[in-house]
Amino acid sequence: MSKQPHIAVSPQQVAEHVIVCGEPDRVNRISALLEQVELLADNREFRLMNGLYQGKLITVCSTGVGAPSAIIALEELNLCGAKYVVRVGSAGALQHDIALGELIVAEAAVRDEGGSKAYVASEFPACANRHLLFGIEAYLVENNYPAHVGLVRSHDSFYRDDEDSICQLWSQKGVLGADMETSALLTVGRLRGLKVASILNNVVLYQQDVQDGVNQYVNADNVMMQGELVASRAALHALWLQP
Ligand SMILES: O=P(O)(O)O[C@H]1O[C@H](CO)[C@@H](O)[C@H]1O
Ligand SMILES: O=c1cc[nH]c(=O)[nH]1
Repeated sequence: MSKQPHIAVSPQQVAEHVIVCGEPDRVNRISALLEQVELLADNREFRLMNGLYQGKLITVCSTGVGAPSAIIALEELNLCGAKYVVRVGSAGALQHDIALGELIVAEAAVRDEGGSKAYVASEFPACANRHLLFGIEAYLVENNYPAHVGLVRSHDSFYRDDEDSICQLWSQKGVLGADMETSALLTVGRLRGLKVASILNNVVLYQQDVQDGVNQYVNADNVMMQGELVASRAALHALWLQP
């Protein structure tokens, strides 16, 4: 099979074990934890690198912002032979007790984005793979990093006029945080037979201005960079445990 049109790699280049993230530069930071790193492609929002983690080949791929481009990446990674996919993302908290740089592990996600609904009605659940979840939690417990484990919500815009009331609603239902890709990856991944999980680094306090939060993260605020590093290590460990 020839090169995929968006991720710009061919099947022989992609590992069965994959980390995805929104931001292309995060691919470089995650790949810094790998050995023998190779840049595979850098096309649109999709940057892909390969490297070894304790001897296991890992592909790291950025997916851009939002469900549509994340789904394109996931579909093309699947066509290239990916089997296990962990998202290392960022999120905004929906609970007051989640500090900046603390991690949210998604057991399941509210499907408030349009991408996955193009595949299947929203009654279909968006659940993480339990083996990957086990691996993520095992790493965090062993290394003494407390995390918030539960529900997240994925959405298509945080600039809506009714954003505050939407966040309040899901917060009251116990949802921990919001991102834009987790539910699409869990849903489409499940439909395609992929094993998928998502671990999110909190970059916006609940009821903080989203622009301020994301800007601080972009400006490499230490606490949030530490959260990203721990999330990356937990994802690598979970992938490494899989066959
Ligand atoms: O940091 P990433 O992985 O891109 O995740 C979050 O950040 C972006 C919004 O700022 C969205 O993609 C959202 O899901
Ligand atoms: O509040 C936030 C921050 C990052 N990403 C989101 O989707 N929401």
